[in-house]
Amino acid sequence: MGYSTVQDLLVEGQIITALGKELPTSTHEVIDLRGLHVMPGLIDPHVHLREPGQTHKETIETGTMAAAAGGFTQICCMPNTTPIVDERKWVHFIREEADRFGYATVHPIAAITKGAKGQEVTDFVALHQAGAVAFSDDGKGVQSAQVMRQALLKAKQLGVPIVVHAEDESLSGAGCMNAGPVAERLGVPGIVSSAETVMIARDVLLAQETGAHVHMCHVSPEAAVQVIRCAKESGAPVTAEVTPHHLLLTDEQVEHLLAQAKVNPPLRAESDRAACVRGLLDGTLDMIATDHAPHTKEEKDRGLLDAPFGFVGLEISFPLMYTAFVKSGILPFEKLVYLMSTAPAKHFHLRGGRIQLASVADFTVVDLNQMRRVNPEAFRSKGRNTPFVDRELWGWPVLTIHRGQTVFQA
Ligand SMILES: NC(=O)N[C@@H](CC(=O)O)C(=O)O
Ligand SMILES: [Zn+2]
Ligand SMILES: [Zn+2]
Repeated sequence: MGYSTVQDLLVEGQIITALGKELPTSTHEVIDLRGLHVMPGLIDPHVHLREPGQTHKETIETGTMAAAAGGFTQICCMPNTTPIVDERKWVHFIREEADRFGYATVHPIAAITKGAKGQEVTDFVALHQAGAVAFSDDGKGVQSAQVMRQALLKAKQLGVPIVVHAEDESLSGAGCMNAGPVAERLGVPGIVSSAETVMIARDVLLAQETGAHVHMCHVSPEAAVQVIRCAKESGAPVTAEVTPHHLLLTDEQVEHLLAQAKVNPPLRAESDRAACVRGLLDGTLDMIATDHAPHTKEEKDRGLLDAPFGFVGLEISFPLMYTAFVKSGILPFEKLVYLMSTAPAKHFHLRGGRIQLASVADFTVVDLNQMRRVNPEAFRSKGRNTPFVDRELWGWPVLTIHRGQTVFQA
């Protein structure tokens, strides 16, 4: 894929103006990156920045600082804020606020339905004009197939994806973790895999019928991976993302960590985790998303039944993926860069995802030989909620350049 070469890179203003061996250095500031790896700025298609309205959990400032520290130069943010991003003024607000701080480019995803209530489709044209790159009611599934179909027809006209949080509420009910032996031992209500898979199957059918691009969020059960694999074989316009936590953890974690391992969709069985890994390796799952979902300590301390779902992920996602899949020899480094930068750019129609001449100077430098343990106290994010505390990881970002400016340096 052409990333793995040793060369120099000349940045002037916001732009990469030369690439090659031994470029003249006399008139420019030189950063020596020998022994380190330069990648195109990482892109996260699924982040919760919590603004407007939930600034106790995260702000656009802290969320984009966390992005920069994790090597992300572009992120897409979800509209399940207070209020919901269902009017153009909020799309403008998010973009302007992100540009004011300048740590990363933020692409808002606007709500599919007004107030994310699942009933009345928002003004897609106005929201798209304001800068929304996709539409989602993430946090909730769109329960009505008719409403989803209407949304797909509108998205198709604009050429943007509908980003699906697949959850049938009649099946997920009051579940707080995966349905299975662990939930039974703990005596808590479980969430069956079909709560996710029936919605994925429904939306594959609607994508086939309407021709609209459907992107499946945070895929977790084996059956869902199989449905997406079949959909792709039949040529359906479907893409999918998977999170590091669904690739690396199972519901066994909930036994020890309780609400600290509570996420939606839930951590599932080992067979599901293994199926997600196979799906990633064979291209059924197109990209990695963090689903960075910050909550306060007080909220996460409410216990397994009452705590909110979600983990932070921006600051550890690359080292988690690098350590588990590249260092162990399962994935080539270039493939991981593809999954965390090139693929999200391609499917969400964003610039970037490649280091090339005349492109915006967005790139990330990682030290593949540096080992550090996950320490949430050092996060830029306001959220500390991660089940990966103390894990030994390699491949930490050491320098992030966004639009030609240093936005993070270790
Ligand atoms: N993933 C989560 O567990 N939580 C997300 C919502 C979501 O992504 O569905 C949140 O907004 O907290
Ligand atoms: Zn979701
Ligand atoms: Zn989410």
